[in-house]
Amino acid sequence: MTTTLAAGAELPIRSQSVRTRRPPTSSRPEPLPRSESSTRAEASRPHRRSSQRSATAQSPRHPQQGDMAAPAPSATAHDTGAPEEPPRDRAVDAQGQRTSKNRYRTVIPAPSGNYAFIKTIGQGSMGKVKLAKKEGTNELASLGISDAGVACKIIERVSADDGRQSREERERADAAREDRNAREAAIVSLLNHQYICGLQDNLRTRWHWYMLFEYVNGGQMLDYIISHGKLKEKQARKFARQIASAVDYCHRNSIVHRDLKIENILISKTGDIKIIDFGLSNLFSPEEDRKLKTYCGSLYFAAPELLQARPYTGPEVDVWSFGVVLFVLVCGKVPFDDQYMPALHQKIKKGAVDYPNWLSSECKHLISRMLVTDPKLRASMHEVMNHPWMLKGYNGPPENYLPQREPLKLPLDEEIITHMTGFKFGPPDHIREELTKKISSPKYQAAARRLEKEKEQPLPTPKDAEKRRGFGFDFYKRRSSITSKDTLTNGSTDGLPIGDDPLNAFDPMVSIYYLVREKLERDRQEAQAAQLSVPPKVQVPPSPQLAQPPPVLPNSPIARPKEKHSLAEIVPPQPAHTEGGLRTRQRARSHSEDQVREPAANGLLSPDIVSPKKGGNGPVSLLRRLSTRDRRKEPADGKPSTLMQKSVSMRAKSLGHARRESIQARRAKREAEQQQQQQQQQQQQQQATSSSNNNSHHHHQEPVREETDAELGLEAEGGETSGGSHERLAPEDPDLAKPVYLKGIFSVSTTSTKPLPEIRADIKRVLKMLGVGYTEIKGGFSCSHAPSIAEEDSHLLGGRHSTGGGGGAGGGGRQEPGVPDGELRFEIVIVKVPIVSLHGVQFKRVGGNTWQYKAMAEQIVRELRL
Ligand SMILES: Nc1ncnc2c1ncn2[C@@H]1O[C@H](COP(=O)(O)OP(=O)(O)OP(=O)(O)O)[C@@H](O)[C@H]1O
Repeated sequence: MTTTLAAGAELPIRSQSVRTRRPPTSSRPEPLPRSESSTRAEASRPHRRSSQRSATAQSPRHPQQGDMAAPAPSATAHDTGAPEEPPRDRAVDAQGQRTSKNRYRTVIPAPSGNYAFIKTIGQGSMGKVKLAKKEGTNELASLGISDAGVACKIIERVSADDGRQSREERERADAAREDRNAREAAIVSLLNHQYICGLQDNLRTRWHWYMLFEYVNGGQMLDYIISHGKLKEKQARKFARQIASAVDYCHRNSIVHRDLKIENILISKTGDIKIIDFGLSNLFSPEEDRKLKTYCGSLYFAAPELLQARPYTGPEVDVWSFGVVLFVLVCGKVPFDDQYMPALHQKIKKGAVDYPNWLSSECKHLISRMLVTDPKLRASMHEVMNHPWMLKGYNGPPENYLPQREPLKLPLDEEIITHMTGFKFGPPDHIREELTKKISSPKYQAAARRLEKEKEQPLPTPKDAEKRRGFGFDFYKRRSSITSKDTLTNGSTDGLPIGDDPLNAFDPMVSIYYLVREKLERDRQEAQAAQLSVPPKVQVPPSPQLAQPPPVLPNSPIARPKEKHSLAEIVPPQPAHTEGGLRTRQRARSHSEDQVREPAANGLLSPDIVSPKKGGNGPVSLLRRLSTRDRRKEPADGKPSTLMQKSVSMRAKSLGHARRESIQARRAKREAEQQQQQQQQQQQQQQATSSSNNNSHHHHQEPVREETDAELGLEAEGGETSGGSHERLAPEDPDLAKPVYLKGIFSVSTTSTKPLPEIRADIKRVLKMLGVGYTEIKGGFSCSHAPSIAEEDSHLLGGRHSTGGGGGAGGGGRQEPGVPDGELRFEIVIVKVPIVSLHGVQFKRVGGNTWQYKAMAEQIVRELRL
């Protein structure tokens, strides 16, 4: 069996957050510079996330100087107002202080219905993420979705008194965390983008935030890289274009993510990316005196200016992190690495990157433009999106899906203004006054007039534009001749300086006004659609980039336009499903429209300068990975489904397993259909039962009591040793012999023609050999591993970076709530590849250090020698 993992010498990558987790000791390297308001006490606090996430660690009434005001508890939160009584486990003392671990609910009464927890699917530094399903509805089943639901992020609002902080410190940290949570909820509830994980509901109780996100069920990008090692550039391009699309959308809405890293990129069932974790995001302003000053994010992905504690506008730090992500995608390792943190700091500040020689010069050039240490000289998102590497095989730059907008006019809409209160912009009167000033300002008016004029001018044809710009335009030469001012000011907008474009990132308050207006419009459409019981109408204006408007699933409550090269087009037909929750979105202003714009003042390459091959091959299906062992035989223009069948069958043949594919294909299809039917039936039955059981017990208006999982006998808080409440099986259970049938994206690290029992036995042997504890679950193994002290001391696991904190799933050496120090939790799932008799092994991290997990998964794969 062949494995596509990168060479062991290059791995593992370790991740590390800028924020501290453990008190610094003399043997530990210096902590990162903090913002002026971050106190030393905070830097040495043991509660990593509460302090790390709170580089703004101040009372919510005193937002950090220079940072955008954090919002008050989000207006979008469904605040139960209850319960004031402490949870049943008496985790709170008489003064209302937490004395032990908080317990959380198992059923969430969200405005759209009750959600019941199914299992733990993730463990961030903020808390657990659980898969939850809506009770009393079979709407998912009716769409043929057997495993969809929501991902519920559970965040504690009150930290426990572990004796390491004074009460004042704890209260301050809690207040700062509250601000961040409220801001995260407010921001993600407004964003509406197909590559950003959307928030569906949001509930705040006395003790917890419960954020119900759309469930992204294709795994983590990290797992994908573990499975495949470095990606082919074509595949990386597809992901990079999607990341660019999402990041550009955020920037144009005055939002900077600030925690872009490989762990925060998930893959949906259709093989598209979804960016998660806006917990560190903030609004940014183009104004010099309103620069951001909070230094946050994961160290490996952090821009040098953050390490130097220099104020920044916002988009430029995302561009750097994106550059690191792109490097990881194409190289399978981080560009800057060192076990000794000060040395790592130096490497980042120096920005010297060793590019492997297999990388194309275009890719190298793009990354080198993103990893420029001087933020003023660093590529803007506009440059990134229009870089030849990004365009290769596509008709234009990535679509950013920004809705069509017009410059704002007075009078302002009062309803919108009242919905903007969650951002601490002040009371509605103040917002109205401020917005009126901004819109009436000569700057805004001039920008609006300029836009109006542009619209009136006849649009140049691509040929005209080409002529005007000179046919022999040298992108690379041009890039290096950009002045610092151009690059800085050109930020993320279409060649217009940030703050000069009335539609994009002109001002945070203006951006939020647009976003709220668009959200209200979506809500109205949904309400109308619900009333009429018809799917909400989606406007899809023609876009040169989309050969055809994407199909709108008749039953799907969501319909977002897709990039032309979506994996969805080439994976085997999947049941209709909803990735994005119950939203609709209006068609965005297309980047493709930019193709016919005037050349930007700075001469940035416009889409029409590059004339990519029409109908060029987009990134191929992940399934094609199976055929990479013999790519030469791939048909150049192979249609996806046949390609998949061919490539898989080639492998089967080469392994001496040539079969009669057609018979097998029919049999596999029949099996899949039967299994799907069974699953649907089962789910409908379950839902019907739970509905009748629960409808009488849980009602939206019922006061929220924080019952515990333990109370309900589901799982011990913090004591899970596996990936949640997976069905555990007796050794003789016949289900052990049943692999999980392949669904959607195929992130198979290894495939094998070995029979399933043999693979299972092999896995058990390797787990035992490596001292990994496991429980057999349906379709695989739920594993846990606590490294020995020697392992931790060896720094192999990033322990030496711990003063740098965590900040992100998998910050080296960081501790996550509910996971004993250093403990890893992950699942190994054996999947069955349809069409031919191959099995694949997939890994999924549930909790613990990301890079430790990566190293472990790679070791297991190596030892398995499938
Ligand atoms: N919508 C989702 N669908 C599926 N899994 C998810 C989803 N959101 C989060 N997860 C899982 O939970 C993990 C933690 O989520 P998230 O990053 O939002 O939490 P966090 O506490 O902010 O983490 P971090 O420490 O990385 O900042 C993710 O790495 C992912 O595995």
